[in-house]
Amino acid sequence: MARGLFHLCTRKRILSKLQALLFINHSQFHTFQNPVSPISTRFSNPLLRPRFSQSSKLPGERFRPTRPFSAAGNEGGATETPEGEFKTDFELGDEVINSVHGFSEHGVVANDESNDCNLEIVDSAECSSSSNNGGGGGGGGSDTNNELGKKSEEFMHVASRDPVELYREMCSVERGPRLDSTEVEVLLEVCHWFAKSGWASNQALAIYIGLSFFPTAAHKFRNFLKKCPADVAKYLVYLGPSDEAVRFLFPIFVEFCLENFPDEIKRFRGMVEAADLTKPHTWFPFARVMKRKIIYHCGPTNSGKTYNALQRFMEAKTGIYCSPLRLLAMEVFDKVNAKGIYCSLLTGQEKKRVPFSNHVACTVEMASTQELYEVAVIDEIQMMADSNRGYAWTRALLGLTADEIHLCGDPSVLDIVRKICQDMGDELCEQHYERFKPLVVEAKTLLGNLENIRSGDCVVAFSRREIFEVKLAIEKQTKHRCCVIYGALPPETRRQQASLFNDQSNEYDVLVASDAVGMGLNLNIRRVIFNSLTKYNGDKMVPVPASQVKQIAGRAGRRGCLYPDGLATTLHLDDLDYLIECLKQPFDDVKKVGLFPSYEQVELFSGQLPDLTFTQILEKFGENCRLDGSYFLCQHNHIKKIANMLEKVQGLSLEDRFNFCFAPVNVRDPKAMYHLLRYATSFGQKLPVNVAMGMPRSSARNDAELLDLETRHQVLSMYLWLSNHFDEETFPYVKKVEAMASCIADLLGQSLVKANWKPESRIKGRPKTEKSEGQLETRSAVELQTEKTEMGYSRTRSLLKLYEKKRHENSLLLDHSKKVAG
Ligand SMILES: Nc1ncnc2c1ncn2[C@@H]1O[C@H](COP(=O)(O)OP(=O)(O)OP(=O)(O)O)[C@@H](O)[C@H]1O
Repeated sequence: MARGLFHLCTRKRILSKLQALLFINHSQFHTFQNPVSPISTRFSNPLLRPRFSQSSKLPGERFRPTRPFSAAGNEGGATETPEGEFKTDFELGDEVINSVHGFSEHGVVANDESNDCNLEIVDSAECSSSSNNGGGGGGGGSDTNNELGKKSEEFMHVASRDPVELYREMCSVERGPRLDSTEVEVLLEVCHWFAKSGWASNQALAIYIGLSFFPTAAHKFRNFLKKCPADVAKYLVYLGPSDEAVRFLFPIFVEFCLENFPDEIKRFRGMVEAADLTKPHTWFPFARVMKRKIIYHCGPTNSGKTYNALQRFMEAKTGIYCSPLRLLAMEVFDKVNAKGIYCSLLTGQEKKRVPFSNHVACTVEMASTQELYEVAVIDEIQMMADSNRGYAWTRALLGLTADEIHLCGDPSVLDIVRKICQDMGDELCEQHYERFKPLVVEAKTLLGNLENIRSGDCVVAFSRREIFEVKLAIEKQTKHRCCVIYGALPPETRRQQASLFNDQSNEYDVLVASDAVGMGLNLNIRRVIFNSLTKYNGDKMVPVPASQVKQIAGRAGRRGCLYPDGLATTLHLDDLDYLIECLKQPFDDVKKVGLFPSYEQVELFSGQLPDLTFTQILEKFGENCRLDGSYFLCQHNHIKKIANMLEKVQGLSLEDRFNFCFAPVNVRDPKAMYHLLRYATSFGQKLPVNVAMGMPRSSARNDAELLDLETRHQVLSMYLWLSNHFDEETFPYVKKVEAMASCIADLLGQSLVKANWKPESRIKGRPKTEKSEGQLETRSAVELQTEKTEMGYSRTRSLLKLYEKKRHENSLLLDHSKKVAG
């Protein structure tokens, strides 16, 4: 036996072959998006459990040779695999279960046309001795351990055989083994077990047998096994449907697949390699050959991070400022030019080239990784972790070709930036900041009474509807007039509202805003008041994340503005504890940042799947892409929705489709989607793309008209974006569209100044939708969870009650009487 083990361990040929096939490649599969749980020796089938659990205690078991695949070191035995995880071994589902049906329960090979009948039924009496052990892994209750030990030794010669030789031998066998009905039944179960094994399907990835092809391969392998030599069959019966059996069969399965499925393997290999998003730092060779210095300006809001980074930007001979918003890019563009430094503006919608400029303020998606700069600034670097747009920050960090790169943001991504800098071989300097003045929580709140609003207050609400209700209520109850800022407004209108609010000489001294206020605008806010602290996430009402609460509250009291001491509070007392909790919470420690493939990567991938539509390609890419542990694939549902809509449009190349899918459109707004479809159709027909949209004559007189203006502006903005991403000749009306967009932005501004109407639903008869920084609001869902307040408008409540309960349970005693430093 010892000789046998020694023999096994020294079979370098097998080991090296398997290593080459499996382990080297296998390491690449660890981070598949939907990893299959490792093999486990737990049995989920309660009928099998008692029968085979004994076998795992056999004295002979410890002598069973371990196949090179088995341990992979990390298998760790079943005991470490939680029951819940194990279920994923069965993810292959019915397809597998149905596919394994060739062996008959009665020992007769089922009528499977694809296979010869190679199994024979023998008289069960003839085999009674073997059937006693059969299917039980030697379990049969009356066996002694000694007998079982002997049995396992009896099979050593099979267990320790070279799988390659064994496979060859199996190929040459003409007749299947003689088995009795019980043995056939057990063998069937073994095949079934193999086909269901998550471990085997996961390991098979290493030889480029995809998860979707594995059941077919396992099915064919099952048929192949019918011709296995008698001793192999007996050994499998002895092992029963167990992980040992899977590990024994797997190397034979590898040989079988390599010989029988070369085309499938080649195709899947090509697909996997094309969807390889591991090591993204290697995508930017120009940046890699530079010795870049990364400076992380790390701190909370209003601590001077951007100010210091911009100082370096302006001092440099050439520079690029990458902004999270068009609005902020415009602010920097204005500020820098005002200081006499020529700076251009580049966003998806506008290109303002200032003659002789060596500086550019752009949105982060537009940042060039080809141009050389002395200084680059990437603002709000924590947005790398954003589930939708994170890839743009990651790309900028990895790919900008600048000697010095200044990152401004909170500490949440500091650790991961350290790791990425190490991977990139760049030097990282950290500069830590504190808020100029601490943010103070006003503990008495507004006690639900909007009459307590003061000049310089900013009321934050998380839906368009709430914003207008609050505005209406404030203007009705008090002498204050309100400006409004929310995501669906064009940047020009938001800036106009911000200056109206900042200007002390008018009566507009209160701001009502959505989370859009959290970034980019310099505002004279004395106190931030949260109207509520829950928001709709597209599915249900959820508490506003602490990081967002911090960011928004931090807008109060900025250095150099009228109110340097910032205050934050809530409208209602019952929200206060949550606010304090959020402000006290340390910043998250982000573990992964976003990635998305470039067009070239998608194109390469699509080459492997020539018959698929673009939507299917995107889906397949998502399923098969590989990422390493520091990255996630950004959400792309909105991209898929557009791809789906454009599926039938003729005349679009893959690249056209890819570009159209990134157009800024609210996918829930049918009007906007209709225009996108129209633009794409004209483009596909090589016709000049027409705006085909009339201009409203006056500002809005009610909310429906205001919504209409917002949509029109979004459609025009989409036209401008497309004109910048496609051939300008196909979008010949840019000048006209710019003029229309600017006119609508003005009309929106005028409308907001006099807006004193109740908000309406965006889509009649359907849930109300509203675009607020990427989030969409559904009226019905909100209304389900709102209640009328004494002020006559609705606010979300139910979750807050939950929080009250939670707080009570946690005995979180907070002193409401004193102000708490945030
Ligand atoms: N050294 C300074 N001298 C004069 N003003 C400064 C200085 N540092 C910062 N400020 C001003 O303080 C305000 C906040 O600074 P800054 O925008 O740089 O903060 P931040 O930490 O980047 O905050 P946020 O993340 O909210 O943008 C700005 O109006 C800025 O002009």
